[in-house]
Amino acid sequence: MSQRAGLQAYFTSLDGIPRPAPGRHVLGTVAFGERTGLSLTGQGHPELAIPMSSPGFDSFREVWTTGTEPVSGTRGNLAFAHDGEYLFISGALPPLPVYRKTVREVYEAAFALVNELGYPHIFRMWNFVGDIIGPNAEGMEIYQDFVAGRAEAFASYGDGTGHMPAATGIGTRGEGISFTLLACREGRPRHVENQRQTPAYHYPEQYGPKPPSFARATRLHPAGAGQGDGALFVSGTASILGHETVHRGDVAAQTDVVLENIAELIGGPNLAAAGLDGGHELKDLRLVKAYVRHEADLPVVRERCRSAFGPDTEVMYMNVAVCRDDLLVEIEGLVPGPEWTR
Ligand SMILES: C=C(O[C@@H]1C=C(C(=O)O)C=C[C@H]1O)C(=O)O
Repeated sequence: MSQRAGLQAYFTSLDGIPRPAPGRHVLGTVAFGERTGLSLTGQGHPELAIPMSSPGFDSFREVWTTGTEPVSGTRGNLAFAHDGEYLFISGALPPLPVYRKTVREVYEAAFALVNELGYPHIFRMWNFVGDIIGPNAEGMEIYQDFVAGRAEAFASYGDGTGHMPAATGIGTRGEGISFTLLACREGRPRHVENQRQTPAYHYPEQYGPKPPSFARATRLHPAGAGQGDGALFVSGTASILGHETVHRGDVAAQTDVVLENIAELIGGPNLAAAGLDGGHELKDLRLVKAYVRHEADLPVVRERCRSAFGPDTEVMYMNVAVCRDDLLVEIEGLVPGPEWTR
């Protein structure tokens, strides 16, 4: 089977329309700006717009491309595109007094679409949660409310923790909840945990009625590739050791722990513990997003990211809340696979 030109992504300006390299086709985009919305663009691909940008921080578009012309569509709260190997789905919910039931219904609809279209392997999710640490109408933290509904949807999708993809669950500067997921047909995701952290799906009940449904990372073995190929998607990572927040109130120390956590996660010994070959360093990361809780903390976080990542690592900074009130910074990214060129 010829190696299908794989999935790739890049960051670009919000101005104008995405212009991928020759032979590449836009599968879907996420606009990290001031707008909120979900639609098929004039170019025919789904775009999720989320209010994430603010003065002094970044605004940008994340563009996912493939080597095959995709087919797109909408269904209820969902917009999607697929190319025969990769599927991009985005969904959006309006602000609600309580989210659990509607989150379960919309995520179940997304998982049903994953299976109906024939792309059963979800390998990365992003969950954008407005007012993430604020209270819902019943006084429960909105993140915990969201997590409970998502966990119930995941119960119908997979066989439990073996199917938890890498994910990010992060605040926005607006309201409502939206998400993007990436899934594949023939590729094989391998989910990875971090030996420094309790798997999120095993968090104790002190963090909420249901534990979060995600893995610390997912390596995607593209169809037809050998062992060790494929991108490594790194979940949003915070200053958590075991299941506890460390260095409350100290953004410098929290940033150091975040970077240490990611370095451990993507390193050879931790990947080997998951039965995977290879190993990477922080300088190998690309498409990094850094979420900074307090505006004044940006210089400290930026200085540490510049020191830790390589000159080829693009880092976008956003001033949004993280999923716990005592977390001051969170970082995500990916290590491209060999098929990633642009
Ligand atoms: C920071 C953490 O969780 C955050 C929330 C996630 C989610 O709920 O999908 C995924 C990764 C992070 O963005 C953590 O629990 O370590």
